[in-house]
Amino acid sequence: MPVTMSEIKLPEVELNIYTPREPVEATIVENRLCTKESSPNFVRHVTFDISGTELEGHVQVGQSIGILPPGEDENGRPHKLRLYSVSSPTEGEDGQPHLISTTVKRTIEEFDNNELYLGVCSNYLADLQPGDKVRMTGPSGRRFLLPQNATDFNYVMFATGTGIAPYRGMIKELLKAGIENDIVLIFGCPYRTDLLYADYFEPLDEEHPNFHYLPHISREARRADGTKKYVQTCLWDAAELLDPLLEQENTLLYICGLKGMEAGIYRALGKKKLTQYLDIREPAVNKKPEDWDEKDLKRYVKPSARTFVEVY
Ligand SMILES: Cc1cc2nc3c(=O)[nH]c(=O)nc-3n(C[C@H](O)[C@H](O)[C@H](O)COP(=O)(O)OP(=O)(O)OC[C@H]3O[C@@H](n4cnc5c(N)ncnc54)[C@H](O)[C@@H]3O)c2cc1C
Repeated sequence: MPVTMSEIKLPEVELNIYTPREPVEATIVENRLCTKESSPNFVRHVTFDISGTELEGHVQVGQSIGILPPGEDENGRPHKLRLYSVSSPTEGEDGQPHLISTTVKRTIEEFDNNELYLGVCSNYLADLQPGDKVRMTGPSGRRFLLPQNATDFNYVMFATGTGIAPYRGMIKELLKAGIENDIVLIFGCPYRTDLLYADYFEPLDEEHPNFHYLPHISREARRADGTKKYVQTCLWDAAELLDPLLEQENTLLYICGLKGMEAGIYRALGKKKLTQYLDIREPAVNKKPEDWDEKDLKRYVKPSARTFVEVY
C-alpha cells in the first residue's frame, strides 16, 4: 500500500531541556579518530556520558546537542554554543541510554597571509580526553527526524562530511526495527581516506539486502564521461537502484552536510523530473533546472514535505 504524504508523522521531541544559561555537564568516555591517518582532515567520534541528566532517553536520532566551549570571544563575551548532530541511535550508543555520541570535524583554515585559524569549539571538543567534563545544551531540532511510522518508508539519504553523523544512528534504528523497505545511503567525500564509518556501514550493507551503502568519491576515479562523481551524480550512476525507488510514493529523501550541497541535488532532481521531492515556485518553475541560479535555489526551489534537509 503506498503511503500518502499526509501520513508522515514526525515524533514529538523534547527541545532545549538545557540552555546556554543552564547547561548540563557531560563526561567524555571516548574520543577517537574516524578519518585515516593520511587524511588532511581530522574527524573524531566523541561519546559522552549523560548519566543522571534529563537528556538520558530524550535525545532523538536526527537531533543535535549544543556544546559550550570555555573562554571568551574577541569581544570579551563568553563563546557561543555550537551545534553537533547526534550520531548514536535514540536508544543510545551501543544501546546504552546514558551514552550519546557525535562526529566532529576540526575546523582548520589557512588564510592568504599564511595565518592559521583553528575553530574554537571543534578543536576544543576534538582535544578532550576520556574523563573530561563538557558543558552541553539541547536537544535541538524538530524536523530532521525519522517519522513515527518509520518502517513504512523507503529512504534515500545523501551525506557529505560530518553530515553522515545522523545517519549512523538512523540506519541502525531502522534496521533494528526490522524495516523491509529500502535504505540507500550516498556518502560523498574527496578521497577514500575521508570515508567516515565505512567499517560500520559496510557490514550492515552485507548483512541487510535492503540497505545499500554507496560511497561516492569525487577526486579519485571519474565517471564514464570523464566528469567528477558527486553525491547527485549517483542519480545517474546508480539509476538502476534509485529510479524505481524514487518513483515510489513512500520514499523520503534526506540531505545532510555541507551548506550548498542541496543545490546540486535539487538541480539533479529537477533534471530527472523527480519534482515530487521539491516545492518549486514561480519563476523557477518556468526555467530548466540546469538554469536555476543561486537566487532561484534560495527563494523558489524548496524541499517538499518528502525531503528533509540539515546543512551547515
Ligand atoms: C544543525 C547543525 C548541526 C551540526 N552538526 C555538526 C556535526 O555533526 N559535526 C561537526 O563537525 N559540525 C557540525 N556543525 C557545525 C558546528 O556547529 C560548528 O559550526 C563547527 O564545528 C565550527 O565551529 P568552531 O567553533 O570550531 O569554528 P569557529 O571558531 O566558529 O569558526 C568558524 C569559521 O568562522 C571563521 N572565523 C571565525 N573567527 C575567525 C577569526 N578570528 N579569524 C578568521 N576566521 C574566523 C572561519 O572561517 C571558521 O572556519 C553543525 C552545525 C549545525 C547548525
